[in-house]
Amino acid sequence: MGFALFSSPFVHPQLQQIVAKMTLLDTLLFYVVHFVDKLGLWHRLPVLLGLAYLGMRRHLHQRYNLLHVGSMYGQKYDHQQFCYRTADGSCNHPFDSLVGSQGTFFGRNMPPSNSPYGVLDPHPTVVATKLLERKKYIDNGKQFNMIACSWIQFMIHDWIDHLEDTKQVELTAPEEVANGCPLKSFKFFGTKVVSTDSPYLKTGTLNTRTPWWDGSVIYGNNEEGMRRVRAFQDGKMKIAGDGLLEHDEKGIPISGDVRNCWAGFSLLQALFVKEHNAVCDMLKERYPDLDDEQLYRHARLVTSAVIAKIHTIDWTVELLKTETLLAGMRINWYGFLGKKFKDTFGHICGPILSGLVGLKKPRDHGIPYSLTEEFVSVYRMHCLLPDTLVIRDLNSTNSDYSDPPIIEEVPMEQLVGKDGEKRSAKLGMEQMLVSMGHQACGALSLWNYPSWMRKLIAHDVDGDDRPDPVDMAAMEIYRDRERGVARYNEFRRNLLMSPISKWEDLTDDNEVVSALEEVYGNDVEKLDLLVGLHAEKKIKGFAISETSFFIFLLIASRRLEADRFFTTNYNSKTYTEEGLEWVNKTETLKDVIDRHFPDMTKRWMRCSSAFSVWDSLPNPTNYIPLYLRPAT
Ligand code: HEM
Repeated sequence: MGFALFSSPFVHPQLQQIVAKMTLLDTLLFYVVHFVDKLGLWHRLPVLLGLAYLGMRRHLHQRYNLLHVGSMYGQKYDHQQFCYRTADGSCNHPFDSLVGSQGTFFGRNMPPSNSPYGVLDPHPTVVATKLLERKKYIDNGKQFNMIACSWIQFMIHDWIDHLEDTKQVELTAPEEVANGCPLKSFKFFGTKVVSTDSPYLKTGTLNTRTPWWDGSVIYGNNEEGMRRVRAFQDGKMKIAGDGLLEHDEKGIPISGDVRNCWAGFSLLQALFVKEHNAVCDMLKERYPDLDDEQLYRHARLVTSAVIAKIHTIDWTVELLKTETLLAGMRINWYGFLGKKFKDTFGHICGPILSGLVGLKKPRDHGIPYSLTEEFVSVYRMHCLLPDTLVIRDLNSTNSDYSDPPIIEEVPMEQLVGKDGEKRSAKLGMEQMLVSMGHQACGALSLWNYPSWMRKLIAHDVDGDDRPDPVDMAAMEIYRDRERGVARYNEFRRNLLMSPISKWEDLTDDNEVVSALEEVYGNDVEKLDLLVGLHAEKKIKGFAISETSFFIFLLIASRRLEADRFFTTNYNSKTYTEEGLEWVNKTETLKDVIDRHFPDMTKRWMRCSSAFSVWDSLPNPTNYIPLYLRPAT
């Protein structure tokens, strides 16, 4: 039912169409949110008001930005029998065994684009050359380091990857940019489009990874993958003598996901295999009767929860460094009443007061869980990758913990795939971690897309090199268009945000405005999503755009609240008493590093989080209670 009463020139016509479908309460909430947006105010509000705004926005997105793709065909199953994370992600949804399993459809946050522009308009290589390719490396300052960059790839490889078609697409650079393109022409597999059997969205694309937060990046996405990585003794997983991953006869790492790996990414895989094995040791000591299978299952649950928790209250807090988001992310895990209250009384007060983790039942807001096409698009963050990795000398006698001497800079191309594995084996885990900790990663802005990725040898699913290189920057533009992801302005309207009407609404930078005009003329509707996200003025403290953030706001909560193992089964019966305690006492990545390298952070890290540049100052003590603070 619509409330035409509220339609007004104050709201863009496409937004009015969405509002027309809202209930009265949601219409009112929308107008509050929209009014605050018009004033550009929410991130400047004191913490409590900022949280109220985000709560209203998240509610609206849960109602109007979740679209199911495909039908549900799974079976009912016995929850008691499947009290563990299965190899392929099946048997997690309360009554459909297949939801969230490997090979299911990507969902959507909005309908496929109704844009009139073709997939080559403007040509992806023109966009890549004139707007994306790095001119001079721009870094993220002290906020985010190379561990943070590797971490998000580690998460992406837990959650999403599109199934490819067998048919190839060829992109040939038009003459106007051909000389500036490392590849004048290149081929790649199109995205596989599959019929959905649903009258609403007739086709969709498939996720080859399990979308749950189940650690599949180390455990694999199916039975075969899981068997490859397990040692089948005391629940443990395979790990080499030097603490890094084992490799097969071709030199490809043995891990849950090995596609497009690089040294920093496989380092995190190895660190969390160590974590898994340490959980197994602890469980075996406390519960000597558990067999290999039981130890493995409990340790997987615990390690996946540790990863999810670090992402929620450590990585994201550094990515969105404001007091409001610090409070918001902690509320997602512990609830408004905080850790002490939850530790003492348990989860007794519902999602807001006691957090999403430990809810009595999973919540999917009527739409079965999946990750979405739009979520993939906002995570296109290859600009985080630098040109070289700066290696530090940990043995130098005059080394100062705040700035260990640099011994070499290794080009990133040499750290990808098998070559990268050899390189990191020579350096070792400790030197890699400390070096990555001390290096800022790239900023998500225009003209910062790594040039070396414009002639990248990508990998097959099994980690083997493909024969021919691809231009990743151009391919990413093509991918969003090919998958029907809305362009920037349509995307914003669908997310209940105000669209831009001129380039100056997007950026204050005149050079950017001229470049946008050169590529898109005056047509702001044509602007590609990836370009818009990178050009957008950032909120103070945010390493990503506000537009991306609103997708995160919805999906970050959904990954926790829709999962049986973070809700109904987040209990000592499923995790064991000691397993839950392990998750509870681990708050940050620093805690995990300290467990496996007791002296490392003491000696080399000054800052508060392992995701900020390690020589930066720790967060200052703030005596004002968190909820009473101003926004930043
Ligand atoms: C050296 C490191 C990396 C390499 C070599 C690499 C390479 C690739 C390649 C070849 C693809 C497939 C492109 C396609 O066929 O469409 C891809 C997809 C993607 N990458 Fe990376 N990547 C790296 C790091 C990262 C990082 C740091 C992020 C940060 C979030 C990231 C996010 C993504 C996303 C979101 C996709 C799309 C997945 C999909 O289409 O389902 N990658 N990457």
